[in-house]
Amino acid sequence: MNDLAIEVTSLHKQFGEKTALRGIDLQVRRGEMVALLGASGSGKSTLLRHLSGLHVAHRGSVKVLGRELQANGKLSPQVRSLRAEIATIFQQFNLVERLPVMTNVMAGALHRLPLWRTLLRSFPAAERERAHEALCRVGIEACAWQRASTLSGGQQQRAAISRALVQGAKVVLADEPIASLDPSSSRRVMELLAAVNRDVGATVVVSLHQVDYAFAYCPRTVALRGGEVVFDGPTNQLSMERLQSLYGGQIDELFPEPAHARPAPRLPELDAAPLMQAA
Ligand SMILES: Nc1ncnc2c1ncn2[C@@H]1O[C@H](COP(=O)(O)OP(=O)(O)OP(=O)(O)O)[C@@H](O)[C@H]1O
Repeated sequence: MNDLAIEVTSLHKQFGEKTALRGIDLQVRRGEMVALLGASGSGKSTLLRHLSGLHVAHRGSVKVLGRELQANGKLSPQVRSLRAEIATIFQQFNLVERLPVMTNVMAGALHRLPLWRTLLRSFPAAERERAHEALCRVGIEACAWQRASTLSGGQQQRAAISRALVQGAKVVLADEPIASLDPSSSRRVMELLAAVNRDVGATVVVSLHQVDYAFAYCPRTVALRGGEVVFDGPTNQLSMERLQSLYGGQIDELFPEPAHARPAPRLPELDAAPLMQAA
């Protein structure tokens, strides 16, 4: 079996005159948890969107779990089946707001259900149980039958993580999932992503503005600037001097919180209870 969860080769993306990605090469092994770091406009979201096939590059290729997702400007015919293995968590708009949290979470199971069940939103008991377990695991089971729009930002992100658990995703791509959260909700969401990585073995790539959270939760960091990879290595090799040289005048963006609100730069003690295993 191919050891790589993600393989990006010479990826180049242009938006009109603007070059968003300049020949990105990146390999992520199965089971890694990687921070994608960079100041605003560095290309983090654009890269993540290519990894799930939401954007198509002008040149280069993306393989996920050893299978081609896109190459030379075309999505592969396998993209639908591959997307069943990939969960994407965005900063906002993760959920269908008018539907109950439970229905949103069970949507993670749609790829393994027949069409009639999808259309009628008729979920088998085993899937309901799985969704309930996932909601318990992220600690929002009490909100299961509330409309998604009534959840706080942090709860919405936790619901999105439970949907990824129900999906049984092998790759989780999180695009600035903590950008609009307070420090305590941010830590909770990052701990849950770390637990999904540790307990389920899912490969997690999470884009962040804040370097503190990369130190606390991600053993490896890939840093972007101007659509190029400018650092790729162990997060603990990112010294302040190195960050200064990578980000220059944009360094303040990487430390948006006062020092006392930052998480300690170490890997966290995680909950002992295991998460459900990927399907
Ligand atoms: N749909 C689009 N149309 C035109 N330009 C775009 C589009 N999406 C991204 N860009 C440009 O591509 C560059 C990279 O943007 P991207 O959103 O990937 O950066 P980012 O690192 O995720 O930034 P942020 O942290 O602010 O979300 C930026 O210059 C942005 O303006």
